[in-house]
Amino acid sequence: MIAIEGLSKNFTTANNRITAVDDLTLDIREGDIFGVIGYSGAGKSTFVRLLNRLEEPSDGKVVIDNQEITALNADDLRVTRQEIGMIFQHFNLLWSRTVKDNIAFPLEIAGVPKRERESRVQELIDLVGLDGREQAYPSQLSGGQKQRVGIARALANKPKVLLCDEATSALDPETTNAILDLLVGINKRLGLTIIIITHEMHVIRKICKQVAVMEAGKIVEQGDVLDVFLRPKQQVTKKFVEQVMGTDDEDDGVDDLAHTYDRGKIIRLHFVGETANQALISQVAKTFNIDINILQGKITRMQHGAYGTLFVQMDGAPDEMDRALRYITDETSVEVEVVRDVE
Ligand SMILES: Nc1ncnc2c1ncn2[C@@H]1O[C@H](COP(=O)(O)OP(=O)(O)OP(=O)(O)O)[C@@H](O)[C@H]1O
Repeated sequence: MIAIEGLSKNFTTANNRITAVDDLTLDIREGDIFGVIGYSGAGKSTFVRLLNRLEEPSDGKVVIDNQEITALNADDLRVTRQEIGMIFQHFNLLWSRTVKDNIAFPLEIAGVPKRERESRVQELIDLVGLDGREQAYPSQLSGGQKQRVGIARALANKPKVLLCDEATSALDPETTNAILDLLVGINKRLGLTIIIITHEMHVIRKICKQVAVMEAGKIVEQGDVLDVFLRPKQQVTKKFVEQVMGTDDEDDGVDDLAHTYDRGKIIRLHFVGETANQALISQVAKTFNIDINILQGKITRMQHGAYGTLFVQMDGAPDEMDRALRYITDETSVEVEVVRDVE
């Protein structure tokens, strides 16, 4: 759906030359919610603005839905931009226009007749949950409501792609979650491809399927969100995973707990995906003649399943414990690691 090849952007200032985006190559599938995460200055905003040519690339190619964006002349670009919606951290609304007129604005530019415009605006107001606020001005809205207007406006011309540049960074956690839920709903309902730029791993965890990690203009790690959470390779990725999961140092407490047991095995269970942790523990304890004590755990829910680690102490006859471990390894998606074996 989106093919990015060798994309670069250099900025030249009075005494400096900065490569904000450095030779990026990336494919994004149709209908995905794709996250790009990085710290401030990594080049995320520049990258996303290159996709609709709000920034002109220094080099490289962007193809969206078989159309080479980077090859379009100004007139064609104006038309094609209607297929690429965008929302911003600070909403970028027109302050002198009402909610309704903000949403109608891109339709006016596209030359949509008045009657059609009005019914489309009403549809969009319903879609983003702004019923009753049509005549309000942006200054009379909460942050979450302003972003809802931003989303409705971005969707006005029925784009194929929605670009979100730190769209929830100015919002409190509760409003962030509501806006992220709205984006997931829109993705499901309209099949829209969404690209999200953020510095918050929580955002990636909650709604993305795929993630790319950016550092110094490059993508340093990329993959399925669950895989990246489970096996972060780069230091920068580990730091982002820690935002959600805490640090490994926090696992040290397990040693103290484990030492209170002088028998059995201490086991680390990695949950990746579908398996519901509670159900698995009780099922294993019922099926096999063993005891399981939960020592410590961190499980987080993601868009596509649960992810996390649970430390347990298992006790029973050695061959029964082996059978239970083999069952977990062979029959579930949970990964098993024996941390300590007290014979
Ligand atoms: N118009 C510009 N002129 C000169 N340098 C720029 C320009 N825009 C961005 N840069 C530089 O490019 C680099 C990447 O900036 P960019 O805004 O893309 O990063 P970011 O990851 O989005 O960070 P932030 O979230 O802080 O905006 C930075 O070093 C920035 O100073």
